[in-house]
Amino acid sequence: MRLSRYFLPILREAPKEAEIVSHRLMLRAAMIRQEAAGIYAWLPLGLRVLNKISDIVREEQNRAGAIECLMPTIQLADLWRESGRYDAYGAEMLRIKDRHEREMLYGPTNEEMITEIFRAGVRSYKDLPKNLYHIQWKFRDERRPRFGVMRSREFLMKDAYSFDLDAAGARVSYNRMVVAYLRTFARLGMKAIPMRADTGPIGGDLSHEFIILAKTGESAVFCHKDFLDFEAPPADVDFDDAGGLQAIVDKWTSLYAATEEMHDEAAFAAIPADKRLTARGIEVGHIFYFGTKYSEPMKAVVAGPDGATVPVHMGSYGIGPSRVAAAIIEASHDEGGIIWPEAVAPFRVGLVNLKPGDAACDAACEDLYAKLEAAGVDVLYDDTDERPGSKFATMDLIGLPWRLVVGPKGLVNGQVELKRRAGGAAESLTPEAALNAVL
Ligand SMILES: Nc1ncnc2c1ncn2[C@@H]1O[C@H](COS(=O)(=O)NC(=O)[C@@H](N)CS)[C@@H](O)[C@H]1O
Repeated sequence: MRLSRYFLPILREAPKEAEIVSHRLMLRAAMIRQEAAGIYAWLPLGLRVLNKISDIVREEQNRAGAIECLMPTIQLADLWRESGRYDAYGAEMLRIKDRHEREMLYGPTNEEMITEIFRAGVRSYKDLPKNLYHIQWKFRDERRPRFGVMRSREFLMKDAYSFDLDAAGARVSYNRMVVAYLRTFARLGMKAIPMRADTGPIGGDLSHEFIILAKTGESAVFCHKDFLDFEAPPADVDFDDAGGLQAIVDKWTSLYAATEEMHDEAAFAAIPADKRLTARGIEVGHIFYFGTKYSEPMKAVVAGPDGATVPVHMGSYGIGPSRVAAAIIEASHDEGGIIWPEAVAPFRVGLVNLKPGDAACDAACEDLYAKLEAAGVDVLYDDTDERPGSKFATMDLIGLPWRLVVGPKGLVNGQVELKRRAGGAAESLTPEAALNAVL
């Protein structure tokens, strides 16, 4: 992509209302723009990151056997009356009326709707287990949306829903999602720790939040330090091996880890002092088992092995890709700006022409640009006539993994300059060597 043709309205200063670093940097790097309180437009650079995060979430849901669908954002109020949550959900629900005065709502979550879809499509226990998910925008009329997209009113969520014959089967589905989440956050370059959590308006009696540690996290968290050395399960983990899955979950839930709401000071004190970690955390995922809470009132039943109809046992599993984009920045930035993990960077290479109009620089840049594009490497080519200092500041701000600089002096010696954003000094090398380093 040539920067001269892109849309990247960088801000030199962050608006004063931006209190946390990710909010400041996302605004300044032209990733998002606020359109109303808690409601954001995702500008081109931010959307590339959001899509990369969503693609990784999708790949790991699919690997775990979940099946993607797409439910609407607008739902009928009557559907929520069936579960009894329409009134209970409270002021966070955006209630609307259509032209026929029909009561509708902008979905904050989809337990009722997926249960309705399931009950219309499944009859027998032989069709179980099932896990259906989608990646869809949600609306929650938070009283105090703040911190940019970290706690916004409209936000993107992957929400998956599992259906099993009984609690034992539902536990296996729950464990599949724990393993999928551990893999997902590891691929996103984050260290996420599952912590026993409160179930809140979703309900049920088994729930874990996936928390990443970050200095500006909204909540205080308490956990055993050994978690920091745990490796995520491998890509070839067997999602049909219930015993193996349980062993992984046992390992990841055996050590102490609790959010503020669930913290047990005595249990924490029982951990050796040098192994106690108190930190701030950001909730990037939240999973729940809630049995027949929705299937009972909504009559989502299947014929069991003995022929009797039974309500299915369900769980729901959420990740917030829009919050994850901010959380990654909280965990990975420096004074110059964002430092994207390679897996989610909007572009892999920032190609900087120090002297557009200089024949040698233009030719070298065009050659490098063409070769990188041909190799399938996402390149943002700064071909503008901004001053060099401004070009370097922009590349540091938007946090691309590699910066490749072409200048007249270097070219005289057949050299270009390559610098990895995540630390490391700039090095001079031939264009060929630079290409090989970033491929
Ligand atoms: N206001 C918000 N802004 C940004 N992300 C949010 C917001 N509220 C929730 N999320 C994200 O969505 C995830 C799931 O939200 S949740 O309420 O915990 N769970 C559910 O809604 C369940 N239906 C899971 S499918 C959270 O872990 C968080 O990553």
